[in-house]
Formats: sequence, structure tokens, C-alpha cells
Amino acid sequence: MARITLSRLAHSYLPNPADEAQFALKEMTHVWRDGGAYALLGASGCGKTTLLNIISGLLRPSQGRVLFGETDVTDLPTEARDIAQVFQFPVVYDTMTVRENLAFPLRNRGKAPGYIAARVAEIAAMIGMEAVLDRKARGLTADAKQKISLGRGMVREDVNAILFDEPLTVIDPHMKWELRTQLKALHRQFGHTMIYVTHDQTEALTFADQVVVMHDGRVVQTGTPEELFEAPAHTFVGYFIGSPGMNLLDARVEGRRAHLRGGTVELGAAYPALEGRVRIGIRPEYVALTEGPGLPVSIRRVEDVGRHRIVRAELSGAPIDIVAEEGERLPAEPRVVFAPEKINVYADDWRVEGEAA
Ligand SMILES: Nc1ncnc2c1ncn2[C@@H]1O[C@H](COP(=O)(O)OP(=O)(O)OP(=O)(O)O)[C@@H](O)[C@H]1O
Repeated sequence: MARITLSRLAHSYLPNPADEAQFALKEMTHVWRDGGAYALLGASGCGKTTLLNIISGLLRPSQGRVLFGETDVTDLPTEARDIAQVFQFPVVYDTMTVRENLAFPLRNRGKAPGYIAARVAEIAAMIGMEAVLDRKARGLTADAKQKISLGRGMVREDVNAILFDEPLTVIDPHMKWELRTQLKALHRQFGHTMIYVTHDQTEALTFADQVVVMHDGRVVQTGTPEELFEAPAHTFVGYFIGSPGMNLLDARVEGRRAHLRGGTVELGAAYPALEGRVRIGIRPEYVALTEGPGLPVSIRRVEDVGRHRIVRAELSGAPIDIVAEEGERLPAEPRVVFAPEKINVYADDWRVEGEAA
């Protein structure tokens, strides 16, 4: 296992990039802690696969270094990096049995038969395939084959890291949750450094201790699921994490107050004079509907999503989402109030830290 350091890394698929826009990965320095369970989360095309391929050695970065522990591996091929990889689609040997597939990475490294048998049994139990160990992989469903790929990715104990690239895409929805839980248990048990690429926030938040959010070729925030929810460092994180995402409202901020088009709200902290486009961010969960004092809104639509309702409304022409309790009565002349300590302030999309009183 190893700590992975990306030092001043950047990548462009063009031989002579003219400007920053032509870099799929903008310059970044990032450390993945030894033994950490990370999710790499972002929308399609933001650079997740590019970053993962640079870590695994499938791609050489146009700039910067990759270190495993203290060793510079930038110029080492994948085989020399001692990593396991699980891809979006199954990579299995059809003519081998499930058992042989799982044992393959261990046999390849000359492990003792007793050790291989024990380890294969353990992994087979984890992926729920004990009953089919002696069946040929050919003829199994895509779902089952991907479980073998996952098992094979995890069978070695002595890897520097395990990299997963959207590994649950072909897995049946009800099985996804189970496999994610098992992956997490395996991480607790063996402490491998794991990097799990996904564009699905539920997958990221349930798997990882630390979620690395990428947007437009940059890491915009690394944090626990709670940090990403409570204090998104960038408006993209606010919008991408949460369902629905964070409300963003244009504002003029003066000290502990934000002046919006619909009125003024108190903030939980004091802010210096801000430049650029200033907005406040408030999660729909922290907006309350009231009949008492507050900012007037007009309700456009109410969506029942089971445990609660999502109220889609407008505040002086700007859309605002509100999470309301299931039995909550909607006021005839609705107004909203925000929990001041839950308001984040953004200048040109980046969060500004306020000064608590
Ligand atoms: N081989 C390539 N040649 C040229 N451009 C590429 C290549 N691979 C990716 N890109 C571009 O680099 C950017 C980042 O792509 P990448 O596949 O890393 O994103 P991603 O976040 O993994 O997306 P997805 O979730 O769709 O796989 C995109 O603009 C993509 O079009």
C-alpha cells in the first residue's frame, strides 16, 4: 500500500496545447493518503478517467510527477506499479472457471496453493459466488462477470492501490448497494488505498471517507460527505451534491447581512467586501416555509418524493427549492426563512470563509 502524490500534474491530449482550455487536467497537486477510501466524483468529461489512467500508468501526463510513497513512478508502466484495476465493463477469461479467474493474479505471482485457496474462498464469499466457483465464466451474465472482475481486483493483499472506474455500471440496481457495502467492509478489513471513480453522488458518498470532486479538469474540493454537504467549496459542489442541489441567489453582502432581490437576510458570520459575482448558497433542507416574517415566494410546483416533499418556488424571479415535511401545510401566502448559520457565501463561484462573531 502506498500514499500517492500527484505533483504539479497536468495533462493535455494535444501535443502543443495553446492555452489552459486545451488541458483535460489543469495543473494540480494532490495527495491520496495511504489506506484512504476515496471517491473521485464529477460530471461526464471532467477528467476523472484521465486522472485515473495517469495514476495507473495507462497514460503519461504531459506535465508533473506521480509518486507512490517516495518512489517516482511517472515513467513506469502499469505492470510495474503494483496496482489492481476494475473497469466499467468486465474483464474476465471466458475459458477459465470462476475460481481460476479469481486465483489468476495470485498464481501469476507464485503464491502458495494453500494461501490462494483460502483467499479465493474469502473473496468468493464477499461477492456471493461460492456456489458457482467451478463454472466456466463463459455463459455467466454481465452482472456476474463484473462481480468476478471486482473479486479479482481485490484478491491481492499486497497492491499499492485499487482503482475502480465506474465499476457498478452493469450491476443490477439492488445488487449495487450490497457490493458497495462489501467494498467498504473490505477496505476496513485490509486498509487498501482505494480510488473509486463515479459520476453518481450516492455511490461516492456511501463508499468513500473522502470525496474528491472534479469540475472542468480541476479538483474543486476534497472532503467528507458532511463537509461537501455543509460547506461546498465551489458552487459546482453545492449544485452537484444533494438532491435537489444547493440554492444559489445573487446577493450584495455587507458584514453579517446579504441583500437579495427579495429582501435582506442575516448571515451566520461577518464577511469582508467581496469582488466579482457574489451569491449566497442555502441548501433546500435549510429553507423553511412560513406565514410569519420572511421573504415572499410563489410556489410553482410540489413534488412528493416519499419521505419529504420538494417545493419548487420563485423568490423575486429566481428559482428556489425548499424541502418540506410530508404532512407540512403549505401557507396561503408563503414566505421563506433561512437558517443563518447554514448560509454559505460565494464570490465568483468560490466559497468565502466568514468571520464568526
Ligand atoms: N484519448 C483522448 N483524446 C482526446 N481527448 C480525450 C481523450 N480522452 C478523453 N479526452 C477528453 O478529455 C476530457 C476528459 O475526459 P475523461 O474521459 O477523463 O472524463 P471523465 O470525467 O472520465 O468522463 P466520463 O465520465 O464520461 O468517462 C474530455 O473533454 C474528453 O473529451
